[in-house]
Amino acid sequence: MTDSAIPVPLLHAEGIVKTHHGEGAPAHAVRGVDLTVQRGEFVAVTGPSGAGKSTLLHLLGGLQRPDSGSLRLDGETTDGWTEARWALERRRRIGIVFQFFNLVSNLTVADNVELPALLAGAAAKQARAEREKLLTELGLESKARSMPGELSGGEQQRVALARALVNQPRLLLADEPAGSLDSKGTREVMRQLAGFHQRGQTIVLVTHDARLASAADRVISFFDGRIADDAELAGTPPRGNGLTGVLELKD
Ligand SMILES: Nc1ncnc2c1ncn2[C@@H]1O[C@H](COP(=O)(O)OP(=O)(O)OP(=O)(O)O)[C@@H](O)[C@H]1O
Repeated sequence: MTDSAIPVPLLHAEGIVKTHHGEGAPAHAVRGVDLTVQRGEFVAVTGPSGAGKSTLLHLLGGLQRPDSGSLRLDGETTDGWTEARWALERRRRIGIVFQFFNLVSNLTVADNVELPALLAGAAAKQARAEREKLLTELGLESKARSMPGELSGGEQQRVALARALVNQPRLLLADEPAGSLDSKGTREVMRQLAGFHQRGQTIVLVTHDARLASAADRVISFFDGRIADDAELAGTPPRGNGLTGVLELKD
């Protein structure tokens, strides 16, 4: 195989380190991580509380900066990117969903989803079309005029997912997206993540829940700031159909 045939990874982290300096002793959250994510992968990062999973995800999305190490996105180094550059790239290339949805409470569902498209410079018509497509895919078309506070947790997280995907980012980062949901909401959101992955979306999911991690096709076990294990899920059908554990969750 020639060099030109080797695919450029979507994400490539080398030796990234992050220590938090808060009130007490420094927290060595990420202690030197090498990680490559190819286009189309669904990677779950799992591990106990405090292992450094969220910090790792924040580093991958530029919400925090590594103290050392390097991170390439689509083959391009992010070293030296300013806040403004990261904000721009998060609008264009990286969608993020968080545990607590972070929707704008005084905007309708439709406006929440359209906003990042308009901020990225899309024409109003195009933003509306993309919003309608996503809300329909996510089973939320009847909620377009609702306010976030009128929706269930699972519905709010699906709106957050639509918002994260409205600019068709190459990478979707999800930080405990089911962490505040009941089992029905968890099932809905995980089913949607698996569906987007089947349609080619690259996803990095952080979860402390091994059952949810089994929806991915690669599971990274994170422990004490380091990758303890990195495994393709044996026997998992391709493209993240491994939802058995999630779908068995009781209400
Ligand atoms: N902003 C911060 N300031 C100081 N310490 C922090 C900060 N963020 C995280 N930490 C510490 O860094 C370590 C890793 O935290 P992190 O949130 O990345 O872990 P996690 O695996 O995501 O945990 P959880 O599953 O509980 O969310 C912990 O010791 C945490 O207390």
